[in-house]
Formats: sequence, structure tokens, C-alpha cells
Amino acid sequence: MASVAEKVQKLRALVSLLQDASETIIADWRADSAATDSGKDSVWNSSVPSPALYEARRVALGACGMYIDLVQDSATRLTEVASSYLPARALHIAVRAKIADFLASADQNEGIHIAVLSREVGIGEQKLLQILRCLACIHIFAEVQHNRFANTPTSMRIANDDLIRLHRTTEANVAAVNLPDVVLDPGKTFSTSIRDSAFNVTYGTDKPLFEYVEYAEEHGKDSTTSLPFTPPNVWAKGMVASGQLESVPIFADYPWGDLGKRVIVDVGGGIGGLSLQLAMRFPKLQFVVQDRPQMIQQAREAWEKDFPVALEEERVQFMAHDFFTEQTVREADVYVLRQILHDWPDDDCITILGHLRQAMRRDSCILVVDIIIHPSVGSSCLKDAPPPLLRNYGSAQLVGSTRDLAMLTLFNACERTPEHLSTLAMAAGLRLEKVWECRGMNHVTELRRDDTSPTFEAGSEPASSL
Ligand SMILES: C[S@@+](CC[C@H](N)C(=O)[O-])C[C@H]1O[C@@H](n2cnc3c(N)ncnc32)[C@H](O)[C@@H]1O
Repeated sequence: MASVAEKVQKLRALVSLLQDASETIIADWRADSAATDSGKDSVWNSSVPSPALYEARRVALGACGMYIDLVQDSATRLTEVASSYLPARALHIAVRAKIADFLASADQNEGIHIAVLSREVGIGEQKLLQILRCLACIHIFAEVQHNRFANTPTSMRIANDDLIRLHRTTEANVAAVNLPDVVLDPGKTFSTSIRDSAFNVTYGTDKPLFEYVEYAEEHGKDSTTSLPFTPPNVWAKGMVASGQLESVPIFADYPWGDLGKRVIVDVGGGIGGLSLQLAMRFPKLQFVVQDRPQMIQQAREAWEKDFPVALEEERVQFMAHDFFTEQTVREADVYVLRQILHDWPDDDCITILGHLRQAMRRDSCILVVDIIIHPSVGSSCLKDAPPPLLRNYGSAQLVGSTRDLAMLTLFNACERTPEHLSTLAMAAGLRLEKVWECRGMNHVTELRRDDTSPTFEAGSEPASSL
């Protein structure tokens, strides 16, 4: 137990960190408003924070989290965490009922009366009041006058915006109910199979999620459980949408421009959302987008619609490819795996990486784009937070850790620390060269061939080339 003197010291250190971070944030707001007034590009709107703002935000978030832990009564805090699935449900309801969309036209000071809102969105008045008051406590919606609600900047983000609506809701929301039973089941807790996830138990299937949604779409609900699922085309759009939302820092903080005219193989590329964004930003780069056959068909259609010039200039090829089989594009410059490894347990990741290792030239590289788990004791590959914060910035890491649990729920898989990724790389005859820390949720981890590895013959070259 910490002494009073220690607690006082910690609380004061946190206030001091918050004070400094706040001044940086204020300076950024002011600079932003000056830039906007003078018609220059807005730093704020660029969606990649300046390095100073990024650091200040995560220090502030980490400090707030630690402050709450320090000052709040622990029984109340535990009750709050134990019930935190309910605000999530409230948000889910708000998204599905399009409450923010409806409030978007309201006067910010007057808001809209709950009776009107109730009629409009088709939810009972008392129930809607409970939902909105819960969300208003965490600043998603505001009760601006008694029983009158308006959007906040945060709820505004979901108005007329499919980013969240399309993605990351249905299956994880439904299956998370069974996560405790699966994790505590002696027969499943040590399983390393993707088929032993809470999703599999909940949906009564041994198919991995992406296979299941294709199957369910093709065969209709009669041949599967009656639980709701996300159709494959919605998954595809959601992946693009979440990619757009999360990947801008990746474009800013990894030197894609230095790759010149190189060929990037987007392995498990979905409809090629990452490649498309890169192709638009870096006009010399060439792409091969690989995925399951059904997805590849959608990829071609998406590019024909959104960026036909890349097809006309033959900068992109589409290829049905199963990443558990030999990689057919050999000796490519770069193989990208965005949000792939986090869908698979370790052994499967080693197989995926091993096929790429066999196809790589000596100077090819693999770029893994995923959330990186920053342990609270720190990592030699990642920047530490200032004390007394946890080395991983504490609460600022929570989004990454919740995504980690979503991967556990859906795929019996995980997001990984640099050290964990390094272990997988070594098992596949690769080495972790560098984690490119980006100012957002995802980082870029560069893997290279390890020709000293006993896993592969030193100097072995792939058979044919691109
Ligand atoms: C989370 S999504 C990521 C998509 C894409 N990399 C992106 O970031 O937008 C995972 C992708 O893996 C694909 N996939 C699953 N199993 C596969 C396999 N055996 N071979 C190739 N692709 C696969 C899915 O179809 C899906 O498009």
C-alpha cells in the first residue's frame, strides 16, 4: 500500500504533467485557429496530430486515467468497469437508431425534446432517455435543457457517417458475452486454434469468421444460426472505412515515398483499401492485391469505380491467393500485411510469414501494419511515457487493448508486442528490423530475412521472380 506521502507526490506529479500537456494542446488549438483564419491548411483537419500534440494527448489521457485510479473509491471504480459493457450497448443502439443523424439538424442550444426524438427514431421515450443520459455522462450527446438533447463534437462524428456503423459491431458485440466461459473452459483455454474462439462457440460454427460470413451470405440464415452477422461486402467497406480512419498516420510516419517504383504485394489486402490510398498518394508505387476469390472480385470493382487510372496504367494487379499456400509473387520488394496477423493465432502467423520468407529476395521486406501492444513495463522498441505514468501511457493504450480482446473474441488471436512479433518472425526465419512508431493506433513493423536463421538454409533464394 502506498503511503500518504507517496500518493501526494504522485497526484502532484500527475497535475504537473496535465498542466504541461494542456499548455501544448492550447498552443496547438491557437496555432490551428490562426492557420484557419489566415486560410492556411488546418493542422487540426489534417487528422495527423503534430508530434508535440500527439505526445501531449497521450500524456494527458494517461495522467487522467491514473488520476481517476488514485482519487476514486476502488469499489465504485470496479463497479463502473464491470458495467462498462452497458455504455457500449447504449452507443450501439444510438448508432443503429441513427440518433446522431437526427440531432445533426438541431439547434445546439435548444436541442430536440425527447418526445420528438422518440417518435423519430422509434424508441420508447423513457428508454431513450436512459440511453441518452448514460451517454451524456461521457460526453457522447448532451442534455442541453431538461429532456432536450443535442450532439456533442463526439456524437457528431457518428452522424451521417458509416465508419462505425459498418464495422466492428455485430459479431464481436454478440460473441463477447461468451468470452468469459470460453477463457475459463479448461478444454478451450489452452487452444491455439482459430476455430476455438468465443465467436465459434456463440455462432455454433467451426469456420473462421471471414469464411463464415461468406458461407452465411451464400446459404442464407436457414443453414446457420439466426444470430446477426455482417455481410462480406459490408466487412469489405468497413475495412476500407476503418483503414481510412486509422491509416493516415501510417502514410505520414513511414517513408513510403522512399520506395520509389517498387512493387508492394498487399497480402490479404481485402479490396485493397491500403494499396488504393497509397497509390493515390505515391504515384510511382506498383501494387498486387491478393485475397480470397470473392473479395478479389469486389476489389477489382472498387478500383474500377474509385481509381480506374491505376488499372489503365497497369499499376495494380488483382490476384486470388490463399496466404496459407506458397506465395506466387516471388522476389517482390515489399509484402504488406495490414490487419492480418492480428486475426490469427501464433502458429498460423508463422505459416503466413514462412510462405513470405520463402518468396523474399535478400533485400525484400515485410511490413506488418497492426496495433502494437505496448506493455506497461515498456519495450525497447517503443518510446516510454514520462513517470509517474505507466511506461505505455496507461489509459492512452486502452483502445489497443480493447482491440486485442476483440481479436481474442473473434479469432482466438491477439494484437502483439514488438517482442511477441519478433518471436514469430524468428520462427519463420525472419528478424524484426524496426518498429516505425506512428502517431495513431497502428504502427509499421519492418521484418527482414534472417539469413543466419537455422529455420532456413543460409543464403537460400526463391526459385522464380516477379
Ligand atoms: C481484417 S481484413 C484486412 C484487409 C486488408 N488487409 C485491410 O487492411 O483493409 C482480413 C482480410 O484477410 C482475408 N483473408 C482471410 N483468410 C485469408 C486467406 N486464407 N488468404 C487470403 N486472404 C485471407 C479476408 O478476406 C480479409 O480481407
